Amino acid sequence: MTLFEMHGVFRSYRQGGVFGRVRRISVLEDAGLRIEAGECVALLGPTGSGKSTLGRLLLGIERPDAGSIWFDGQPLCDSGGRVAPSVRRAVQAVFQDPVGATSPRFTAAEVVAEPLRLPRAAARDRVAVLMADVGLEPGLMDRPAHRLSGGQLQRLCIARALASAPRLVLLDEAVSSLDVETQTQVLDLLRDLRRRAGVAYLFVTHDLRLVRHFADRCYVMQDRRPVEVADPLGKGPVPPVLAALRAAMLPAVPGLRRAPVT
Ligand SMILES: Nc1ncnc2c1ncn2[C@@H]1O[C@H](COP(=O)(O)OP(=O)(O)OP(=O)(O)O)[C@@H](O)[C@H]1O
Repeated sequence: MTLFEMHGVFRSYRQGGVFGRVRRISVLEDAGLRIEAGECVALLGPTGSGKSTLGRLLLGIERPDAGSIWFDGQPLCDSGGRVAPSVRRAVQAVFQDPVGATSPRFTAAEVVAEPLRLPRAAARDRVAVLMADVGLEPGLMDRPAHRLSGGQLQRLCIARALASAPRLVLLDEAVSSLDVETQTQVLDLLRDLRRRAGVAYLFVTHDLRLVRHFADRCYVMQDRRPVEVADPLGKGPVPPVLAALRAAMLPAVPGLRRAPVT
């Protein structure tokens, strides 16, 4: 079943002004993308290619200039541009910077409880379950969130995203700021949550290596639109942007000139 789809989407931004000439830059042109229920779809592309813009459209934070966006068979936004509260709960996001995404005034438990509309005692029980689900001990509940490690804080952001039982989670460079070991742990955790809860992901990344291990399907941003590629590290012709990303990959083992394409 198709959970999310966009068709013929255009998005541009006004740039310049004050002292410079005002112009519009076109970021997405005739963009289309589809995510099935429970599927993990990767979106690859170099910096500035429009990945986060597409993510904001998926969350309904921004609206397209033209085109249509659908969630669960219904338009994502109503005619007034509003996202229904039930859809808002069903589509969540985890971003690259967990420190920026959490208030320094909140304890770990308060961060996770934020989207829960429950009385305090019930919320605390639910938070304990959500924290356990992402591998955080109950002893961390009352610790100021900013005194957690980077990996713990990102797990906390995942627990908060899962608090409203979402059906689709945007992972916008969600593991990019983590060291390799923590990255693997968090990806394993996300894979496990997907298996248990049937959550779908849009996994936005620069990192080609992670895509093969984590995603079912992959799109790459080429000429202001996502283009689906069968196997981003496979043999055969690939879009030029993907060829450039592959050429820029660091060798897996220092001393090798290129990461082997297997
Ligand atoms: N609110 C905005 N106003 C003006 N320009 C914007 C705005 N948001 C994004 N842009 C521009 O749109 C283009 C695409 O940005 P976007 O953040 O979507 O790319 P990206 O692929 O996510 O990049 P990165 O990987 O660096 O995060 C960039 O040129 C950016 O400067």
